[in-house]
Amino acid sequence: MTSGAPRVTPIVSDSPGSFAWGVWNQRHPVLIKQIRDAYPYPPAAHEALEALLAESIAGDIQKLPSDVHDFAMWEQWCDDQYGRPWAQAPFLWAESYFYRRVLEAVGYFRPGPLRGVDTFAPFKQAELATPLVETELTALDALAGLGLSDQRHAVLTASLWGNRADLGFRITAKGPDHGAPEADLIVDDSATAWVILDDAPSAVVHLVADNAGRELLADLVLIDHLLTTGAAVQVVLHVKPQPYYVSDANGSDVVDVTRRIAAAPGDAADIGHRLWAALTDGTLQLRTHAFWCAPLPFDRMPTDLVMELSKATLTILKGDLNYRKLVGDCTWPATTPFGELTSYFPSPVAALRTLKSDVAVGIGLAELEQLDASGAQWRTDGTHALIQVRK
Ligand SMILES: O=P(O)(O)OC[C@@]1(O)O[C@H](CO)[C@@H](O)[C@@H]1O
Repeated sequence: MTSGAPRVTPIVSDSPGSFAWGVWNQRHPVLIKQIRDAYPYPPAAHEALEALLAESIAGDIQKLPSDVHDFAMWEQWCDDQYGRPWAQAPFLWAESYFYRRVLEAVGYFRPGPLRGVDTFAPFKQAELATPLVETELTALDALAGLGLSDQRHAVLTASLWGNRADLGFRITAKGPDHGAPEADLIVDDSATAWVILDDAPSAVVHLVADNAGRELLADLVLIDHLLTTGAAVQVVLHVKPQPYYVSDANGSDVVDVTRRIAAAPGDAADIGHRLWAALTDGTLQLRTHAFWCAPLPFDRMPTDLVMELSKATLTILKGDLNYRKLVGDCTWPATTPFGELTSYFPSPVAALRTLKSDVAVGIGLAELEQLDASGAQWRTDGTHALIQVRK
């Protein structure tokens, strides 16, 4: 290596007090308790969850049982991590594997009455039932009265800040989970995103979803806006194939949230019914892929997904984890150009992300110095956000 160049390494979790360390040592003990309380699991599941927690905090990474349906896939994805201490494995790899092991502990894929029952559904359902959802749905009545550029701003920023409502993050987050006065958009490339869409005669947008509940609600409103204004002729919505990172959206969440929007009074009902019709006629297509739960960055996307996304006029990636997978979960200097790190991505790409982990790139030096001097935990506390676009 040439002298003087900063050494960029994958983020790991072995440094007490670091954000990643806190996820294992502070967030996960609470999460495991919440999972144990969420369903009347049999004793073996409780024991397996506690054993997983202990292993992941102080032990070495054990393999999945060899009879699981995705064993071979994990052999391909394992990147030589089995047998290493969890804390020394890349944070990105270890967290995804942890969620797969949670599903194993509760028997999600095993024959039995709770087979296929979403481990995190009670949390997602509770969030959809909060009064905030009512308020957000009522606020949609004001949308139609706005001019196009104000509508665009409203739907895009709602989708962006909806990402604060992630339920894994809320376990240890201190601030409010909705529009906060201290909220700050560090980079706003949204104009570029609209130019990409306006310049395309028949734009097809792919949106890679993050969380269910209020974030997905805002994403669906954005999708309806794209379709009704003609900014896109088709939207493809990608969701996770299985429970993941607590509140990540899967197919049934899309149905639940669309129903919730359609059941609301006022303009929300029209949006909900339009979304339902779009899902039915294929204007809005719902897709999933095993790779969305892989412990790998997107530059290792399989060919079929590359082919699919290469047809997109624009791919919108939602949330913190998709951002980590997009740019690589590494100790990049925050001034590293976003376009440089995402040049491999098969289509123009827009990342809409509130900052909830250490990775940040594409930030101007002056802005960065100001943020660092503020003394705030701006990289991890969810108060700041990025809209970054690469044409
Ligand atoms: O992708 P999301 O839902 O925006 O965020 C996922 C997240 O809560 O999980 C990780 C820690 O567990 C962090 O990267 C991030 O805060």
